[in-house]
Parts: sequence; C-alpha cells; structure tokens
Amino acid sequence: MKPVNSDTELLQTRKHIHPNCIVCNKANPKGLNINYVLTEDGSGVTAVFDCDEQYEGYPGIIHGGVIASIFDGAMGNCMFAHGHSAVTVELTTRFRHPVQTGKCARITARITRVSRPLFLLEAELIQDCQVKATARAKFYEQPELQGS
Ligand SMILES: CCCCCCCC(=O)SCCNC(=O)CCNC(=O)[C@H](O)C(C)(C)COP(=O)(O)OP(=O)(O)OC[C@H]1O[C@@H](n2cnc3c(N)ncnc32)[C@H](O)[C@@H]1OP(=O)(O)O
Repeated sequence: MKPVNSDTELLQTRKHIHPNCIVCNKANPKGLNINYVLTEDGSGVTAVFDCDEQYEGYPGIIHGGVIASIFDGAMGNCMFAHGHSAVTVELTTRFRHPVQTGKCARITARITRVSRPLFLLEAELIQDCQVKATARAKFYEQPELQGS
C-alpha cells in the first residue's frame, strides 16, 4: 500500500475532499479539529486527541460516541492517505477501559485488507501507555468522491 508523499499532501487531499468534516477540519468551529498525519513509517495515520472535558459523557470519561467518531475519521483519513476515497459501511468499537478527560490520547489507524470495493481497517486509542479502545471498520470505495 503506497502512501502519499508527505503530511502536507495528505492534508491537501483531505481539504479538497472534505472541507467541512466534523472530525478533522480545523476550520469547523463546532468540530473535533483532529489533525491526522502519516505515521513515521507511512503505513497509517495517527493523531493526538486532547480529551478535553467538553467531550465527556459521564463525569471524567470521554463519551464513547466521540471516540467512535475519532476512529471513523482516522480510518477515513487513512484511506485518503493511501489514495482511496470511500464511505464507512461498518464500524465496530471495543471500549476496553474508560478514556479519561484531561489527558492526551493517541489514535492510530491502518488498512489491514483490501477486497475491492471493500477495505478493512483497524484503529486503536492509547492513553497512559494503555490501549483503551480499538475499532474495526469496512470502507466502501467511492472514487467519485474525489472530485466533490
Ligand atoms: C475526511 C475525514 C474522513 C471522513 C470519514 C467519514 C466516513 C463517513 O462517515 S461516510 C458516511 C457514512 N456512510 C455512508 O453514508 C454510507 C451509506 N451507504 C451507502 O451509500 C451504500 O450502502 C453504498 C454506496 C456504500 C453501497 O450501496 P450499493 O451500491 O447499493 O451496494 P450494496 O447493495 O449496499 O452493497 C453491495 C455489496 O457490497 C458489500 N457490502 C456492502 N456493505 C458491506 C458490509 N458492511 N460488510 C460486508 N459487505 C458489504 C456486499 O457484498 C454487498 O452486497 P450484498 O448486500 O448482496 O451482500
């Protein structure tokens, strides 16, 4: 799987495709403003989430729906980083431990299998050196999204 050349190229590609994305567009004042970049080896994407308390469900714990959204964004950006535009058709999240507010977490996603038009991806969230949540998703290739 060949990644795009640089983080800059990834960001430009994403901006072109999804100018209003609620998860990753930094200009959306109501969005999560997550900044996904390529992993060092270029095999996936990664981002830091600040776990601000405005995203909590129960006191002190990040809402699971927010975590699922961040996973979805990570895997969508991973698709773009590898030159594929697609929609999510299935997303499963395993919440292993509470993600606490006030401590940064790192999210990473990668493509694990390609069976066109379906792509399988996995993602994980690490906080305090512990894997606190994982996700699997299927994305369905939609080349026409490239030009929107
Ligand atoms: C920039 C930031 C990143 C952004 C990432 C954001 C990602 C998103 O939120 S996308 C929005 C959410 N997703 C959507 O809106 C998708 C909605 N779904 C669709 O539009 C349609 O289902 C679409 C176009 C994908 C496919 O529709 P259609 O062409 O009718 O195909 P459909 O008959 O449903 O499926 C075709 C085949 O694909 C396969 N398939 C589809 N979905 C699945 C699935 N979840 N699992 C396994 N196989 C599947 C099956 O083989 C299926 O055939 P069958 O149903 O006979 O088994």
